[in-house]
Amino acid sequence: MADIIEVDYIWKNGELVPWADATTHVLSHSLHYGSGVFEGIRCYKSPEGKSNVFRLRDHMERLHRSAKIACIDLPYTVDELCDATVELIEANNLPACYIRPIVYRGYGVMGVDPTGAKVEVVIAAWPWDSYLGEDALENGVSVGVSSWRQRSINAIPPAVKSTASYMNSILAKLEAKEHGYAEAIMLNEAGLVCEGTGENLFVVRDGVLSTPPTSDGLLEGITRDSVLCLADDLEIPALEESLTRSDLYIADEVFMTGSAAELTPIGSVDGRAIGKPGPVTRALQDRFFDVVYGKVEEYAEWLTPVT
Ligand SMILES: CCC[C@H](NCc1c(COP(=O)(O)O)cnc(C)c1O)C(=O)O
Repeated sequence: MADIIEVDYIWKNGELVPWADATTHVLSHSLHYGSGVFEGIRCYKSPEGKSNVFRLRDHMERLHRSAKIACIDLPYTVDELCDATVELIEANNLPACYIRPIVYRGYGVMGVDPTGAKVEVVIAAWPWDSYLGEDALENGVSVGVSSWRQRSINAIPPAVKSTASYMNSILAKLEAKEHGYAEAIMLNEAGLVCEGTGENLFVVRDGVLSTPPTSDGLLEGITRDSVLCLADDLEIPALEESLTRSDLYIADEVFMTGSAAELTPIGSVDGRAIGKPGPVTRALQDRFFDVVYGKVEEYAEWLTPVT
């Protein structure tokens, strides 16, 4: 079932093209070998009608880091990509949307060596509500620990948000679905808790917030970083520390964070009940949405207004 709500334009290599014309050759290098990098970003419309892209610059800076690690020569600056995103949102009249920039190697070579393949740069945006289900933010979701381990940090570097990484996530996601879960949690090769298929992970125990360190092989999430800042604001003690599978089972609260998932509470792990979203999760959710809706002046720098 397609979950994409089509809009008028997509930004491709410097210009706005009609949605249906934003195509690519079937012999694009990235289609065959996963040699692309991408981002996921949200634009929020506040109840008062103000629209802002959340941490747009941070995402485009991470896109540049991913391209550097992947040896892809990204031909647009962070400023140009930010301006293109605002132009795209305004051209489509999308006050609230999910934004997907992708940089990929296109047509030109078919060997594994990508040298000579054209670099394509695309930014798409479309309306996309709750990623893990319509009442996921309110009531939480059930998750299972996957039999698939998150890729080793020496296999695909976790700092690169690459299309290739998501074969791992797809296998874990389909396995979770098969077992009746909304999402999977992946351990790393050492058996420590890493992250979801598209999210970072937090636990709360005795009022202390913990999240695994990036050295455990997870993507350095921008929402994860935001939550750590907000926890500091709210004087919630927070640690970046490795977690074991059983830490999930005995936690008072567990939630996942991501641009798509936002702050999604977890109600159970492998059938062990965690319970309803707790006070720390709720406080951070409330603060997060106050920030993205432009109600917290000290975080204005995280917001890029669109008209
Ligand atoms: C389909 C999901 C793609 C993408 N996932 C983002 C993501 C995150 C959270 O990172 P951030 O907070 O910077 O978004 C963590 N870990 C993984 C593997 C991710 O794919 C997203 O847009 O949330």
